[in-house]
Amino acid sequence: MWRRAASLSSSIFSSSSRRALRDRGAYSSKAMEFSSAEPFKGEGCLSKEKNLYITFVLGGPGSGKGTQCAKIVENFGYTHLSAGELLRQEIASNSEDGVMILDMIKEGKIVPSEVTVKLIQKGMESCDNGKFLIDGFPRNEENRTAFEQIIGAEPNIVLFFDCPEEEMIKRVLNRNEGRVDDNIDTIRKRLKVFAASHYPVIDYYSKKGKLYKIDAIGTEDEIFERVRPVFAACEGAQ
Ligand SMILES: Nc1ncnc2c1ncn2[C@@H]1O[C@H](COP(=O)(O)OP(=O)(O)OP(=O)(O)O)[C@@H](O)[C@H]1O
Ligand SMILES: Nc1ccn([C@H]2C[C@H](O)[C@@H](COP(=O)(O)O)O2)c(=O)n1
Ligand SMILES: [Mg+2]
Repeated sequence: MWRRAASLSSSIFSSSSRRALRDRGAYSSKAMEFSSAEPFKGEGCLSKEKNLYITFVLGGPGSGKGTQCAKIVENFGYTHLSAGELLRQEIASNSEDGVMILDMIKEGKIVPSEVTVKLIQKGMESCDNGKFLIDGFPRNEENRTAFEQIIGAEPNIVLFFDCPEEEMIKRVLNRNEGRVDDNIDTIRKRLKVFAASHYPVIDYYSKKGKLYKIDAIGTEDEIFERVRPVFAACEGAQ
């Protein structure tokens, strides 16, 4: 189990980095205050006393989370843990929870938080790199509080890819990866669940000054140029 950060009061961003980001409009005015993001020491990967930097990556289905995470990994060396992908691997491994998870995913519902957080925990513990992108999580307040309770940590920063529904539907229907939930009926259910549950999470991190809202319309490269300064500022400050 990880210890909580002893202190979350000092910013990992220098004031010049903050100014640069603000000037480039990488985040909304509501989310403009920078947060504290001091790394904390873990236990597990923890016994190695490593610093952890946790980024939650939020956005609706098809908003481009996975696509942008791949670019962040490539450019900044983070470890990508997609909650949805961990759940799909659990289905594929025929585990005890596999059938329940498959039923919930087909219905566009959120899997009980304890199941998802335990998978994320396993992913974090099996990794030498302490810089994590946790994609598609937390989907709701229950997810958020379960992570805090089980992992004993908070994210340093939170990215939110803001994308209109019609664009998300178009992208998901064109994705063609054979996912059981990439059909119009399930997409509509996922969008409903997203609309009903994401706002409290976004609002929570916005109030804590941890939220970076990214306009998710444009080419993949254009969007990455909005994401890049957030991570470049982190790197500069480490
Ligand atoms: N900026 C973009 N413009 C057009 N298509 C995009 C863009 N970004 C990603 N895509 C495509 O849209 C589809 C959905 O993207 P991606 O899988 O990254 O979304 P996601 O947010 O991870 O979705 P989910 O929550 O369903 O996993 C993919 O086929 C991807 O190639
Ligand atoms: N925190 C999460 C993340 C994902 N799921 C389930 C429900 C989603 O529709 C599905 C696919 O996730 P995606 O790959 O789109 O991020 O996985 C969940 O229950 N809880
Ligand atoms: Mg994805």
